Order: sequence, then C-alpha cells, then structure tokens
Amino acid sequence: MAGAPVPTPMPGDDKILCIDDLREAGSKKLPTGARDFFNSGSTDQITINENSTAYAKYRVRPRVLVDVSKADTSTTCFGRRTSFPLGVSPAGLQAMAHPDGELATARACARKGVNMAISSFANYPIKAIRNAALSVGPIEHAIQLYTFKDRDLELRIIREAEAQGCTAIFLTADSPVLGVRYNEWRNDFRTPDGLGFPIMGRDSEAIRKQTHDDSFMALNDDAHNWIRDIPWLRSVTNMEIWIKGVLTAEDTLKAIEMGCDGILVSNHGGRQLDGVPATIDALPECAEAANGRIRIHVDGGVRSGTDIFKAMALGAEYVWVGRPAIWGLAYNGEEGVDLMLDILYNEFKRCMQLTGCNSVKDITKACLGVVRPDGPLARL
Ligand SMILES: Cc1cc2nc3c(=O)[nH]c(=O)nc-3n(C[C@H](O)[C@H](O)[C@H](O)COP(=O)(O)O)c2cc1C
Ligand SMILES: O=C(O)C(=O)c1ccccc1
Repeated sequence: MAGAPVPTPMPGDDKILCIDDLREAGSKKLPTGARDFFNSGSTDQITINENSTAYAKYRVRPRVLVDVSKADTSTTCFGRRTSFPLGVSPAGLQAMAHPDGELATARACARKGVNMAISSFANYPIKAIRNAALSVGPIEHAIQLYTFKDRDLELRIIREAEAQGCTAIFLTADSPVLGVRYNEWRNDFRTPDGLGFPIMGRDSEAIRKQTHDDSFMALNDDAHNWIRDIPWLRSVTNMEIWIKGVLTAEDTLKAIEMGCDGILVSNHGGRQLDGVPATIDALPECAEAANGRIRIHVDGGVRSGTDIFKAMALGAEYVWVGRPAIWGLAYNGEEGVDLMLDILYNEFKRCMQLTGCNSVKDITKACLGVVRPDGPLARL
C-alpha cells in the first residue's frame, strides 16, 4: 500500500472514519437475523465485549524526535511480504453480508496487500476466491478447517486448497461443539435461500436447510484431539499447520510439541465459550510459553491501528480481524472492505510514527505500559 491513504467518505452516506463508524453503517444495512448472527457473541456477551475493551488498559509509551519519515509498516506472513501486519480471519457466510461475499473480501485483501483465511463455510469455492484475489494482486490464503467427522471431506478440502495454492491450514480447535448463541435461537436463524457452501460439497444443501447448531453438530467431531489430528494432518499435507483458538500457555506448549507451524490466539470472536479471556489478555502467557519457538498470531476485538500495535507489542507477529471485514462488506461490498483496510493501515502507520517506530521490529514490550488504579504508569 503506497503512502497513507486517508479514508474518504463514501458519496451519499455518513462519513466512515473509523471501524466503529463502519460497524454502525454496515450493520444498518442488514436484516435482524443476519446482523445478530454476525455481531453477537455467545451467552452473556462477556468475552466478545472484553475482546475490545481489554485493549484500553494499555497505554502507548512513545519515543519522540525520531525521524519516522521512512517508517515501514510491512512484515512477512506465510512467506510473503504484506503491507502491514493484518489479515482477514476466516468467517463463514460472507455472501449474507454482500452478494459478492468472499470474492469481494479476497479482491480487497489482494489490492491492499494483506493475507486472508478462507472459512470451510465460505459461500464461494476456494478456486473462485483465489482467482478473484489473484486477478488483483499477490496474496497468501490459509484454508480454515473444522475437525469434521468425515475425514474424506477434510481431505478433499485439503487437496483442493493445495491445488489452488493455499499456503496454510488454520485448524479451528475451539469448536468441538458450537457455543451457546441465544441470538440464533431467538431469531430461528437459517442460511438464506440461494446461498450454498461449495467447499463443503455434497453436504451443502443439508447445511442450508438446518439450523446452524444442528448442521454444526452433525458435521463436527467432538472427539478430535492433538495426538490423532495433528500427525494425521502432517502426514497428508505440506501446507503450514496452525492451531486456531489457543488461549493458554499449556496449549502453546502442546502446539510446539506437536510440531505445529503456528498458533492463532483466538476465542472465535467471543462466539464459542463465553467467559474465556480476551485474546489480548491471553496473548502474553502464550508468548511467554512460546519463547520464540512457535509463531504467534492473534485475533478478536481488534478495532483500530493502535490495537494492532498493542497486540504486536505483547508478542503477536501478525493480527487478524473478522467482523470489521463483514461490516465493510455489508456497507459497500469490495469498496467497504477496501475502506476497512485503509482505515486500519492509516491508523497503524500513524501509531508507529507517533511512537518513533520505524519498523515492526521496533514494536516491543517497551512501547507499552499499563494503567494501575491510583498509580503511575507501570512498565510491562
Ligand atoms: C460471522 C462470523 C463467522 C465466523 N466463521 C468462522 C469460521 O467459519 N471458522 C472459524 O474458524 N472462525 C470463524 N469465525 C471467527 C473468526 O475467524 C475470528 O476468530 C473472529 O471473528 C475474530 O474476532 P473479531 O470478529 O472480533 O475480529 C467467525 C466469526 C464471525 C463473526
Ligand atoms: O458462526 C461461527 O462462528 C462459525 O464459525 C461458522 C461456522 C459455520 C458457518 C458460518 C459460521
């Protein structure tokens, strides 16, 4: 991404200057069932809310009078240089936000030079998503997998992802069953007519007809485990293997022991078990346990460039966002996702410059402090 694009207001609409504006404008365009499905967390909404608010306890410690005229926001993810340390997390059903769904997200990510993960429950095939992105620019894709009962289905998805040039697997490990989602029950949420799940192949139509909960339970295997699943994945593919949904030092060590390539510290955007910690609060213990032996990414509640900066200072190499892309799609399709990425890029770059960081390597623990009641800022 050249220069720092200042987000421009879209014609005929309110000014969209930050992710909160985008959330509001995008959400307004959605019917209740879709809006609640996208925006809600599970049970009491504690974790989803804390994912964002937990960032506020950290303060940035800026270094002044540093020449930041050539600050470089770029970094590497899955072996490719990206414009800044941000990717779009796997989220299913993007065509419910905008008819172009994952195709629009893919084009926007490629245009803005960031990576993307494809949900197993995408509404477009892997090939179409890859091609849409590659028609715009270079990009790396991760394919997200659940632990399906049907190993042949899992393998078919893996083979297709390989054939289309995906680089990594995100194995979603936080979902042996679905979280308790009152919104879906209250609204009797169903996949809208006309939307399919082509990556899921012959299961697509059955999924569409059932509730989210029923189809998830029918497909997913709650007996999955480290010992059986990771060696199996390793034996069938050369793609990188990342565990999505790690929140503890113990599981970080397990991922290292099993030879995984990385972990994505995630609580599924607060949609699985409510009451688990905010990801920014789980990240330090994972980073400490890893001690540089495994790569660490994070998602959940990231809503500003300064949030990305804080996550990196606390030990993440790369940061992912889920709902901000959905809100961009709902607001204005591909252009809405472009706008979301522009906002976060611009804020992140300015945060680096205003703290005296010239490269992402300069973003360290020393850049943050934490506010304690009635005390001075505490160093980390
Ligand atoms: C509507 C929606 C659908 C999602 N679908 C999936 C999915 O299919 N697979 C998965 O691993 N995570 C899924 N997630 C979780 C995201 O990958 C990601 O962890 C989460 O959205 C990050 O939090 P954020 O939305 O606050 O950025 C979904 C999240 C949302 C909001
Ligand atoms: O709702 C989710 O969080 C999720 O993971 C999902 C799974 C299947 C289809 C759509 C979303």
